[in-house]
Formats: sequence, C-alpha cells, structure tokens
Amino acid sequence: MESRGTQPLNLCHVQKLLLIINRLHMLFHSTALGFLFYYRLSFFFRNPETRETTPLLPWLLVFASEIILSFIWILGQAYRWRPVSRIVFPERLPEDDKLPPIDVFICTADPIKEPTLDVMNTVISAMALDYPLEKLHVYLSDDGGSPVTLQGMKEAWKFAKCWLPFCRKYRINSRCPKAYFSALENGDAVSTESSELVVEKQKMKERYEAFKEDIMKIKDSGFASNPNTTSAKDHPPVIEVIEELDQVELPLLVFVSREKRPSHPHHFKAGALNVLLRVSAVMSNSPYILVLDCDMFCNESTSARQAMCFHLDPTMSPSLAFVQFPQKFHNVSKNDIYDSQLRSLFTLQWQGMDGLSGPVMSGTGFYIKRASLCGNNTIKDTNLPELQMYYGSSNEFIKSLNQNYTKKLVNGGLAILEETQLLASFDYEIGTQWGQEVGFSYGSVVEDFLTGFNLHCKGWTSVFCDPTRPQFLGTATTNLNDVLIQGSRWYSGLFENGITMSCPLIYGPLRMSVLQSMCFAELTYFPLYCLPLWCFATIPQLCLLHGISLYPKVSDPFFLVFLFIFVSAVSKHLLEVLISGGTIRNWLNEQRIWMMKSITCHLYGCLDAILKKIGLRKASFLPTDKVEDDEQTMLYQMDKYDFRASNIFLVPMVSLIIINISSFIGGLQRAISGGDWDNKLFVQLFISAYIIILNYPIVEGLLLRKDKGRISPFVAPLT
Ligand SMILES: O=c1ccn([C@@H]2O[C@H](COP(=O)(O)OP(=O)(O)O[C@H]3O[C@H](CO)[C@@H](O)[C@H](O)[C@H]3O)[C@@H](O)[C@H]2O)c(=O)[nH]1
Ligand SMILES: [Mn+2]
Repeated sequence: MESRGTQPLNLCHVQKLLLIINRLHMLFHSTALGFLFYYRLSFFFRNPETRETTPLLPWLLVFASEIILSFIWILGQAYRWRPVSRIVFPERLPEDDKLPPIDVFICTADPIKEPTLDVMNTVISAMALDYPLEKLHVYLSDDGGSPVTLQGMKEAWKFAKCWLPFCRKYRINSRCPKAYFSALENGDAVSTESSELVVEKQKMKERYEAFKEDIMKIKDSGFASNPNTTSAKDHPPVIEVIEELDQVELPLLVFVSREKRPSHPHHFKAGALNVLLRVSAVMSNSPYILVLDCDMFCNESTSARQAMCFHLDPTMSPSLAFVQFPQKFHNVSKNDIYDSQLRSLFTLQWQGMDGLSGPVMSGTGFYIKRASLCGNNTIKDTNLPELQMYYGSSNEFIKSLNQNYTKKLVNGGLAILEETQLLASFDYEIGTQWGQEVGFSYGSVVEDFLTGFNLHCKGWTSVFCDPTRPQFLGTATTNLNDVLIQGSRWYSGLFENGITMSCPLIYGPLRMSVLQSMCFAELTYFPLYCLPLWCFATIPQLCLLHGISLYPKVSDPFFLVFLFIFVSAVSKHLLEVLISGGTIRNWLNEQRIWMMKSITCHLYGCLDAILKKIGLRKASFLPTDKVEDDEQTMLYQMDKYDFRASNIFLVPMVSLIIINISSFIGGLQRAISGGDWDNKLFVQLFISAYIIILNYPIVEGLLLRKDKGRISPFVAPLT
C-alpha cells in the first residue's frame, strides 16, 4: 500500500467546543464559590449578637463540607481542561512480518466465582486475535491453583484448533465463541451469508456445545475429587505449556499457577502479573503485553493492531508506556441503575487525562511496553551481583532484559520450564526490587492505579483509545451488594494512595504536570465525598427540626450564590451525561448511586485505608462474583434495586432517609405555622426534599415493594 510508512498512524483531535464550555463553566462556578467562601468567612466578623442565634458547630461542619466539596471539584477540573479524542489507521501499519510479538496475560483467581467456561472464552478470544499466529503468546495465571482450570485450558486448546481457522477463513470479527453464538441466537446473523458458511457455523456451534459439556464434566469431577494437595492459598508452582504432538499452528498457550504459601504475602493481582512477566520473559519475551481480567474477552479482533498504531508511531513511541482501552461491559442495562459502567471514568475523565499525559492504567484492556516495567535503564550496565539484587537470582531472566534475547523454548524446552519454576516460586522476590522499581507495583489493592501513577512519575506517558466498537467486554457488577463491596475495595485502595508521602499532590507536581497530578489526586481523594455527604444528609436536617438556619434567607442576595452553585453543578453533570450518550434517567441514577456510595462504601473505604495505615487491618482483595444469577439480573434489567445487601450498607441508607423524611415534615409544619415564606429555612427544606425525591427507590423498597429485592422489614428497627 502506498500510504504505508508515510502517513501518520494516528491522529489526536482536541474537542474544542467542549473545551470552551468547560473553561467558561470553571470561570463562573469558581467565581460563585468565591462568593460562598466570602459569605461563610464574613460570618466570623459579624456582630456577635446576630451570631449567637446560630450555634457554631453545625455551621462549621457545613462550612467544612463545602470546603471539601470545592477541593474535589477543583481537582476534577483538570480532566476538563483539555479533552481529546483519537483515531487510528491500522491499514497503514507495516506488513505482518514487521509487526512486533505480543504476550497476552490473563488473570483468574477463583474457579467458583469466575466460571471456568467464561475464563476459557476469554482465553480463546485472545488466541483468536487478528495478529500473526507465531507472534501471539497467551499466558493464563490461576491464583486458585485449580486443576480444573488447567484441564479446561487443554479443552480450550482443542476447541481453538478448529475455531481459529474458522474465524480467519470467514473473517469473523467477534471471536469470543460464547458472545458469537449468543449473538447468533439473538438473530444478529447476516442474511447474505454463503450456504457454506451457514453449514460451517452449525458445525462450529455443535463443537462449542461439546466443548461446554467437556468443561462441565471437568468441573464436576474436579470439585468432587477436591485434591487436598492444592488449596487456593497453599500450592506449589505449576507451569505447563499446552500443546499436542500434531503440529497445528496456534499461538503459544501457557498455564501458570504461581507458588503460594500462607506465610507469605502474595500481593494479589499485581503479584500474579509479576510472575507472568518473569515467566513470559524466558519463554517468549515479547516487547508488548496485553493484560486482561479473566472476564474481559476480546470483542473486536483488531485491537492489537489499533494499539500498534501508537506503539509503532515513532513520534510517540519512545515515551509511551501503554495504550488503554476503556472497560466496557456486556451486561449493563440501558438505565444502568448502579452506574456499573462507570461512565464518567471511561469517557470524560480518561479523555481529559489523554489530553494531558495520558489516562490511568485501568487494570485490564491495555497494551503495555515490557521495557516500561523493567525498571531503571542504567541498572542494566552494572555487574551481575547487583543485577541479581535488583531482579532476583535468575540469570536467564536477566539475560532476557537484553532486547535481542529470543525464546529457547523449542530447543531447551525442559531447561526453560525448570527456570520458570524458580521464577514462579513464592520466595523469588524476597530482597529484590519486584513490586517497587520493577513490574507492577505492590502496596495498594488498586495495583493498576499505582502502577500507572508510578510510570507517569518516571516520565512515561499513556494513550486512551476508544473506538466506537468496544474492543473488550467484561462482566460488570450488577447488584447493590457487589457494587458496594467492590467500591469499598477500590476506594480503600485509592484513598490509601492519597494518605502517603508519595501521594499525587506532593509527589506528582515535581515529576509531571500539575494538571496531571490533580487528576491522579482527584481519584485518591474522591472517597472523601463521604464526609460532606454524611454531613449534608444530617446537619441541615437536625437544624431544620430545631429551627436553626444555616443558609441565607430567600431574599438575601447570597441566596442566589447558593442557588447558582447548585444549578451549575447539577446542569454541568447533566450536560456531561448527555454528551457521552447518556439520558436524563442515567443522570438521575448517577446522582443517586453517588449518594448511596458516598455514605457507604466511600466511608468504609476511607476507614479501611486508615486502619491499614495504622496497622490494624490487613489488605484483602475479594474478587467480584462473575456468575450470572438470573433473578438478580432480572431485577437489574427491570431497574429495580436489589436491596438484599449487607446491613452495613442498608442501615446508613435507611436511617438517613428516615431522618430526612421526618425533618422535612417537621420543617414544613414550622414553615406553614410560622407563615413566613421569606424563609430562612428554605434551603434546608429543599435539601431534604431533594434527597428524598432522588432516593425514592429506598422509600419504595422500604414501604411498597413486596418482591425479594425489597428492604427487609428487619432493617428499619435497626436504624
Ligand atoms: O489475588 C488475586 C485477586 C484477583 N485476581 C484477578 O484480578 C482480576 C480483577 O479482579 P475482579 O474481581 O474482577 O475485580 P474488579 O474490581 O472487577 O477489578 C477492577 O479493579 C481491579 C483493582 O482493584 C483491577 O485489577 C481490575 O483490572 C479492574 O477491572 C480478576 O481477573 C481476578 O481473577 C488475581 O489474579 N489474584
Ligand atoms: Mn472485574
């Protein structure tokens, strides 16, 4: 093709209109905040007699909340400073023989919460990526150390032997078998297909059904026999290359289960990824790596080529660490009552960071340059003992750091397998720089955030690539309990990064732009929403019941300041939802779930992080449940909250709603009997009403619903 090598592989486009709207909004909103602060501060200089009518404590609490909200708001403006979007031209990439090899890392941890069949679908979709076969190597890490997973992989390999040629021959785009066949059932088939394809498809479908059954059989026998020699927390390293004697051409497929011992920290997913990093280094050592969660299948087969449009762009490549695709999910409903899709994160926020020096690493769906994870470049010039201090004792691994190293799997297969046993042993990392300078970072359960932040601190950049067709699709949490448990883990992880000396606000600005550090900081301090939201859900209401005013009267000019700030914040959010393709319903749901999360999992996340910091709690990573529960899915699809959640989540929600209802009624009585419509309590009355209206589903769940997902009547007396 003539265009190859001459035209750019990608284009970056600044979203000008959005940029102007954002900056104007910043100007007006921050001016209004300035007036608000003036109003609050001037209170202290007011004549002491008028001041005495207002007790100081509630007033200070409300003011403190306003300060925290403004602080998070200011940090959040960094995302809105320079939003960009990008397009890629994969057709301009060099010929296949000039493309660099890729290793794919997939992590799984628990064969019950993460059904083996789904994990295998992810594996197969990765093997089937549209990329030269001999340049693709797929590694699956099983932290559960389950023989079921290993057996499952052998079946997956057999199925892939016919699935891959089928996809390539008919240029199938959706190469995850489960997704492909369920789309067929839903009638997405093209009518212009050749009769040959129709026949082949039917054959493939039968093969898939057989494959499914084989997995079921393995599962039944696997769980029944339950070999006591391995348990999820205590097992030896197992590394196995899946292959067969008949030489069919398939990507390399490797099963890795690192050694785990209860006496030793294993650092959750980051630990698993680091083992894969080492094992793959001595087997295939590809310069680029795709990281996937076990539920995140490849929905579009060309993602690797799209990512290469950045990695092979000579103007970006030297500093580019990773290309991040958004997390998208196959199971979110239209109204998405829990905001399971994390809309704001994967649209506005990552686009905004992309216009600075790049998005946060998001755990899954990114193509990363191996060299960016291999530590300080200058260390490579030192002597062997020092290298061993840094990278651990494996000479084979140290040799792999040399770019020209090629895999010796074919000739020295056995020797290499022995080496991988060492690399996957539980004590390999002791005394080395793994998890610090080398590999994925330890020290936070949001290893993705921390690793990305550390890379940016070292001067690496990243890119956000969001083509219209989702490149990867995962399973989102779609019930209240799981959403809040997952949230507690994330916010604890994020907040713990905000309360260390290396937090983005202190450590960042010296190493990256101030705006970029603000974005990282916004994420770490986001859980602080729990303080203002708890405060606004209680203090104005209790004061309302006692007739204490905390806000200006309706006729006071400062009332307009508060009104403006409210309208401006709410309408800006609405605008952002609409721009990213959402609806008013989505906006409403996002406001509500933000409130629900703030008073529950933001709070628990912060507490957990603080307890960890002072050594009273240990880090834990509870993987989310990826098993589909029909009843629960049905509630979610019908936009009904599933209140079968833990009491630690329900009790705060129910008690706050009760406080708001009672204070609203009490306040209204006061207003009517007082007959004073220039009401100094109007704002407080409004806050209660807003909270009740927005959280009406809680009221409904408490009083009206009769189905299983209602709030159990036993919760109310607890509050
Ligand atoms: O000890 C562990 C725990 C988890 N995992 C794997 O990590 C992945 C993510 O776990 P999941 O339960 O799906 O957590 P989520 O909250 O859905 O994950 C989000 O948040 C994580 C950080 O908290 C990121 O690592 C993920 O990429 C991101 O999708 C899964 O494939 C797990 O199998 C392990 O390999 N080892
Ligand atoms: Mn997940």
